[in-house]
Amino acid sequence: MSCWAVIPIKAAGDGKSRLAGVLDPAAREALVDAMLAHVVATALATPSLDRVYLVGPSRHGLDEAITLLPDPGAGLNAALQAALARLAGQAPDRVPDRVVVIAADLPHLSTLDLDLLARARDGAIAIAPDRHGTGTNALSLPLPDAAGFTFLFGEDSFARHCAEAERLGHNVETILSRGLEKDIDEPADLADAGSVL
Ligand SMILES: Nc1nc2c(ncn2[C@@H]2O[C@H](COP(=O)(O)OP(=O)(O)OP(=O)(O)O)[C@@H](O)[C@H]2O)c(=O)[nH]1
Ligand SMILES: O=C(O)[C@H](O)COP(=O)(O)O
Repeated sequence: MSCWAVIPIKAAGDGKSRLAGVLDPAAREALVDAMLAHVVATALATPSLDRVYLVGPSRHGLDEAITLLPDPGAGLNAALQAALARLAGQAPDRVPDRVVVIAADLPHLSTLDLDLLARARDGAIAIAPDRHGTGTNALSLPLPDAAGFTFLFGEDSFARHCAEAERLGHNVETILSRGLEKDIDEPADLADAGSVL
């Protein structure tokens, strides 16, 4: 069983724009980098994840050992679609059994959370909602069967990702955990960011 992680990250300076009213650009970038470093380190420390990829325009100073997959520059869904096509489109013996997509803004993420995603039930698409139950903070896609999954980040993405999984004929496994729910989007969420700062 092989499982690869894919972590999308915006260009330096572009992330967390919804926090612009409460954090200056340097503080926002420091927060983005600290959360990314935490998510990458957690993925690297998860035994059930064999490889860790970043998807974005730059590696934010992270080690070159982490492969950067290109971002076409047309938003999160297009960036993830390109990454999935690339990983699922390799020679059949090189395609992993699962790809796990993880948001880079999860300061409480643990290796146990990532293990739940990597070890999702056979054939199921696992989806981790945000604290409101409306957004999506992580997805686990079985390959090659879910290679045609369409990413639908944006409003109501949790419900839309569940519908997309069902459209493809997969069971949905909902993963609920503090580490996967607590992304940092709005000023009110900052109370949950202290652990990485
Ligand atoms: N590569 C890539 N990553 C993205 C893109 N848009 C969002 N992301 C990443 O996707 C994850 C979830 O995004 P959001 O929670 O919306 O974070 P954000 O875009 O930094 O926040 P806002 O600017 O406030 O919307 C974060 O890890 C972002 O860096 C994109 O166009 N390309
Ligand atoms: O689809 C979503 O969940 C959001 O558009 C992107 O994630 P966010 O909740 O981290 O902004």
